[in-house]
Amino acid sequence: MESYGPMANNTAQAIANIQMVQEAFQTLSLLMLTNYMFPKQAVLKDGDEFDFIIAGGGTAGCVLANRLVTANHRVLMLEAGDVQTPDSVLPGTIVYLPKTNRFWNYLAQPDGYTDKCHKEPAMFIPVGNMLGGSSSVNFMIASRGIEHDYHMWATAANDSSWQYKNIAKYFKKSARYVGPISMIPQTSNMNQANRPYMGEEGNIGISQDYSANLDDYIKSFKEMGNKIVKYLGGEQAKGYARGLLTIAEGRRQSTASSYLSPVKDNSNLFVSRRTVVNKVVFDNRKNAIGVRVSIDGGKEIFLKAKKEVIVSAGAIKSPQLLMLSGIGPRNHLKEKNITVVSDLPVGENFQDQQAVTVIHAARKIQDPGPFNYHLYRASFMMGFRSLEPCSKIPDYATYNFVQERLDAFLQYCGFPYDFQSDICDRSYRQLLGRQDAYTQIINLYPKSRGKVTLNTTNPDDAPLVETGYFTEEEDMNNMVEYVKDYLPLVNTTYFKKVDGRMVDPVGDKCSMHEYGSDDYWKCYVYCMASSLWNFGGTCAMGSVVDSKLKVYGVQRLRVVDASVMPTVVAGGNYLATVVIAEKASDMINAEYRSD
Ligand SMILES: Cc1cc2nc3c(=O)[nH]c(=O)nc-3n(C[C@H](O)[C@H](O)[C@H](O)COP(=O)(O)OP(=O)(O)OC[C@H]3O[C@@H](n4cnc5c(N)ncnc54)[C@H](O)[C@@H]3O)c2cc1C
Repeated sequence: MESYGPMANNTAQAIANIQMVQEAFQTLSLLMLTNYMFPKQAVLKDGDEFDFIIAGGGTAGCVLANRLVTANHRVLMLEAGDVQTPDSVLPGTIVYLPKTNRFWNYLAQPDGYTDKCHKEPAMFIPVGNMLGGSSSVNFMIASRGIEHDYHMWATAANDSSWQYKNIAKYFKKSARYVGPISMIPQTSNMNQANRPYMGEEGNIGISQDYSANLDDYIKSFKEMGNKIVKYLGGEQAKGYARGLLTIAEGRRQSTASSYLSPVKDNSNLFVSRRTVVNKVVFDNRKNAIGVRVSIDGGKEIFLKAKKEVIVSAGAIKSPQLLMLSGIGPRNHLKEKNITVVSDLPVGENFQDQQAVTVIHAARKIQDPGPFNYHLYRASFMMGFRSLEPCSKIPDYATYNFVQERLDAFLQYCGFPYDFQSDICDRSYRQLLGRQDAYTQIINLYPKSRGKVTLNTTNPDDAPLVETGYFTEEEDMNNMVEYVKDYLPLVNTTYFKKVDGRMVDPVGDKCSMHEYGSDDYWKCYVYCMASSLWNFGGTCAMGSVVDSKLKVYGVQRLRVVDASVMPTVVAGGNYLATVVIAEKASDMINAEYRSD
């Protein structure tokens, strides 16, 4: 069985099929099937007062809401989007979510190279727009970063409480291992004794991919000199492991379902959806005393926070909200006629990790079986590797997916990754009749930085995002070395057994360079690089907030989300953002006793 849904054998058809399914899901969402999982809509009026106001009901916001409400504070959480939709709950539907109202669908500023092989002139910047935020739409790869990442945070924040050894307890508290991902044909090597280090009771269920078709594939990486490990992350900084996914019982584990749902009936929790926070309001002593919000795109009201305002609008929208409130670089705010409350480098230090796609065509290992929306769409494993074998810190990661269904390949290639149709169609033709081993090679520690600035002073207008990708030449040179380091994979026993061959997606886009030369790979990297959507750094600890996440130069205002990461972490920001919110909740609950 080669396809699910209507057949597609080119990118245009695959995208048309996606749009058809999106329309069906859009209609389904009118039935409000998931509303029962979440708190009922709060009725707000001008001047209402709460202990804490959380601006943004995303990944971090839902964790904070749970922990502060459980400590008996009166909490209001304001979210621009609506409830988590049914299509976002099912792991198999991720490909249908982008470019719908489930996302803030931003385009970065043109960078001079994205238009070479992508449809848009600039990088697609998607961010979740519903309860759970990006945790409701992300790719569900469960990674916690490595010790080194938290050492860098502790150094930037000048506070050892951010060292990995001091925050590992929050990973345990937030995640629970549920075993092998259910409903897939599993390997004989499946071994429960290999369970990764996680708690038993944490809110977010995490499963591991034991697909049989990874059994031999993973051995290729051993042949390449890597250690095969049970899991990656924390003190386990290098090697290859079967993928961990934030999926349990066939459902996505967003913070909306795992943190917000359990407290939905608490009488001290108030949640207002379809509510945009326009501005944080300060008194004349620079205390944050509340927020101005627009409810349902209409009336603006003022809501008071007795204790604190917490901004959790994510790495793109938190800096926008702070700047609209007078917190940001003085010159930029003056340009926009905004009164400066605190002159801080808000929006600078924007980070993401670039991922370069490499595709191999291999003989099929197993029949994929019927498509199931409760499943992830590919078998998945990942690795952290350094060019210098003795180095304790990896240079690059690979996400390795195996897809037997070429329909799925066309959909991913042409839709979320946004590659031009000729790239996807050319690859598809080389993959026909075979399985697709799709790899993303990820520069874990890029030096390039971008920035988020205001376009206008209207909170509804998108901010400007300059990704800065490859502005540091070293990042391009390193990426070329990482790709070259990965290529000998085709010489491994497994790849020979399955007649694995590298697909040429770029064709004559790079044919002016000698195949295999550094210039050729540089051209390839520019063509096949995408965003990993792992945004962070725009309200970083040590420059915008202190180590308790309090904004410098004002009182009673914190930022709690991925924007406070001084540097983004290896493998994905989701669980690290949850840990930031868990630690922030502990700090807040220790500071304020509930009445
Ligand atoms: C498509 C995609 C795939 C990803 N895949 C992975 C992955 O597989 N593994 C991984 O570890 N990480 C992944 N990430 C990254 C990770 O999910 C995010 O970094 C993390 O969830 C961000 O959490 P946050 O709390 O900072 O922001 P978000 O979760 O984005 O929350 C911000 C919330 O604030 C709301 N908001 C914004 N502005 C306002 C306003 N003015 N008023 C009211 N509400 C507002 C938004 O609607 C949103 O709900 C992915 C991200 C994306 C976008």
